[in-house]
Amino acid sequence: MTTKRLGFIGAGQMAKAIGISLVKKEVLKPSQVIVSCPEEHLLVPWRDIGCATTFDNGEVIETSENVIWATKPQFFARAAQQAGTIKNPQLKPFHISIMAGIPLATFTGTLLSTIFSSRNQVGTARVMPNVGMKVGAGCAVYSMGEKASEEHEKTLTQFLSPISDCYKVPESQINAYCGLFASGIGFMFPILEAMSDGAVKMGIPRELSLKIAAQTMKGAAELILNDDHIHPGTLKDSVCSPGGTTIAGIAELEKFRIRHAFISAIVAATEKGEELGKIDEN
Ligand SMILES: NC(=O)C1=CN([C@@H]2O[C@H](COP(=O)(O)OP(=O)(O)OC[C@H]3O[C@@H](n4cnc5c(N)ncnc54)[C@H](OP(=O)(O)O)[C@@H]3O)[C@@H](O)[C@H]2O)C=CC1
Ligand SMILES: O=C(O)[C@@H]1CCC=N1
Repeated sequence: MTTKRLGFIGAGQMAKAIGISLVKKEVLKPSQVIVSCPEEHLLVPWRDIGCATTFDNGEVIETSENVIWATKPQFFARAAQQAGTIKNPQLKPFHISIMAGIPLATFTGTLLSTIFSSRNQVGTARVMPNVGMKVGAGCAVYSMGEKASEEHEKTLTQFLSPISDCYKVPESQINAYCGLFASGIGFMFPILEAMSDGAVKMGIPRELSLKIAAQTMKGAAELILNDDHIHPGTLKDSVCSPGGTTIAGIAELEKFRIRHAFISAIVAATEKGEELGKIDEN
C-alpha cells in the first residue's frame, strides 16, 4: 500500500466519504492525510481520527504527493488561487478532481496557471465517485490526464478500489456516469422514503418499513449483480404472478411513467454536469 500522503482541498461530504473511509479501512494512516477548508467545524471529524487539518490550501499542496480537489465546482478557481504558487521543487504532484462537470483540460489548465506556473507538468485525473464509498460500497469512474503516469493510475486505483467498484472510462462520458451513480444514488433515497411511506400508510411502523425497504433494494441489486446476463425485465416478470399483487403495483407505477421519470432524471443530471463545467469564476 502507498506510503505517500493524500491531501484534500475541501472537507465536505464526498471528501469524508473517501478520506475517512480510507483511514478506517487502514488503507492510509491518519498521519498520511491532510485536509483544508475555510470552516473550522468541517475539520473536526478529520482531527478526531488523527488527520492533519489546515485553513491553508497551499499547505496541503506543499506537503502531499497526491491531492484530491473536493470543493464544489463553482469554488474550484478560488480555492486554487488561494493555494498560491508551489515552492517545493521536489514534489512530483498528482492532482485528482472529483468535482462534477469540470473537464480535465480546465482542471489541469487552472492548476498550471495558478499553482504550478514554474513547471509545465502535473499529473492529473478526473474521478467521479459516489457517497456509497462511505460504507465501502461506492462506484467510481476515472480518466487520466495527458501528463499522468502509470504510477499515478496505480496510486489512484489503490485509493478507489478498497471502497468502490472502479472503472476507467472516456472522459466524454463522465457527466453521464455522474447522472447514473453519483447523482443516481440520490435518486434511490426518495424511492426508499416513498416505499416506507406507503407501508406506514398501511399500518407498518416507520423504522421497520424503512429497514425492509432498504433490504428489498439491496436484494434487487444483488440479483442483478450476481448474474452478468440477467435482464431486469426478466426479474420483474419472475415476481409478477398473473392477476397478482405485483402486477397491480407495477400498473400503478406505469400510470406515473416511472421509467420515463428515471430516464429524464439521469439526462437532467448529465446536462447539469455539462453546464457546471462551463462556469468560469475567474
Ligand atoms: N456529494 C456527493 O455525493 C458527490 C460530490 N461530488 C463532487 O464533490 C465535490 C464536493 O461535494 P460535497 O462534498 O458534496 O460538497 P460539500 O459542500 O459537502 O464540501 C465542499 C467542501 O469544500 C470546501 N470549500 C469551499 N470553498 C473552499 C476553498 N476556497 N478552499 C478549500 N475548501 C473550500 C467547503 O468548505 P465550507 O463549507 O467551509 O465552504 C467544504 O468543506 C463537488 O465538486 C461535487 O460535485 C462528486 C460526486 C458525488
Ligand atoms: O449534486 C451534485 O452536484 C453532486 C455531484 C454528484 C452528486 N452530488
